[in-house]
Amino acid sequence: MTKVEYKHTHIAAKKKLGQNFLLDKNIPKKIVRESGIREDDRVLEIGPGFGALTTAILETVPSFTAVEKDPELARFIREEHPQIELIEGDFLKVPLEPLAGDGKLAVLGNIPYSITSPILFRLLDNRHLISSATLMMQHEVAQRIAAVPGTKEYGILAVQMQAFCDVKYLFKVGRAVFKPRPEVDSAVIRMVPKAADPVEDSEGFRLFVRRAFHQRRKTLWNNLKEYYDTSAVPEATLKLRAEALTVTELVELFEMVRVMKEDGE
Ligand SMILES: C[S@@+](CC[C@H](N)C(=O)[O-])C[C@H]1O[C@@H](n2cnc3c(N)ncnc32)[C@H](O)[C@@H]1O
Repeated sequence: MTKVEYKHTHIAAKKKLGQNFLLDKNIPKKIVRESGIREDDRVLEIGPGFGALTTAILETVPSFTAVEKDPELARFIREEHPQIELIEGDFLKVPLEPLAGDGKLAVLGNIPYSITSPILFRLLDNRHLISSATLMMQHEVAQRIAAVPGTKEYGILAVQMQAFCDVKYLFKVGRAVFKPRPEVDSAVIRMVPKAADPVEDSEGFRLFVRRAFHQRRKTLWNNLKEYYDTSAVPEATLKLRAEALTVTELVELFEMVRVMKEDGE
């Protein structure tokens, strides 16, 4: 276990909490700049740790909320940055509505690898409460979120996120700037929920996308025929694989099919 010491606190970094602390001072500044946050934004930071990003956010926003699961680090942040509302708890469980109030949250974080997907889907599910999310995560996941059709990275994650948010891959961060040093590189992306959802039935669309990509090598016809009446879809489209269609084309396809079977995948 790697011991990490900072100011008056030293902890043994916990792998299961994804504790890889940022050592560099310029990267947090760059993240804040790229996030586009302004002084009066309602900011929520996920996992402040020893406050690398927190300190940079404070240069723009005088006070904000942060959620930290590790009690030792929560205490550290409370002592170090008393102007912050520190919630000691699990981001996946903290109610977001009271934090957003009558506004929206600008979310920032260098998020733990182990719960990247649950965090992303929680943000997606609460997109009506979010103005933007600027997150550092495993490079490979960032690539999958921002992927374009026809690449091996393009799949369920890209379509789900890009259908509901404008996604921008910002920059890569090498593993050497963290302690303990992770086994993978990181990257920062920014997501801004679209003003309106492209589909009315977002749950139905989510299921449709999972089914369309279920077996990547198979055609749309083969992946979808069991669940949907596709008689309104041009035959040439059904012969393609899901990975060949843009997000907009997948939305259009979803609007064309009719559900035959609700349950069971
Ligand atoms: C990758 S570290 C980043 C720490 C710091 N922001 C930095 O950039 O150096 C992730 C942080 O998230 C915290 N964390 C892990 N799981 C969490 C959860 N479910 N809710 C809130 N914080 C969590 C960890 O304790 C750790 O401080």
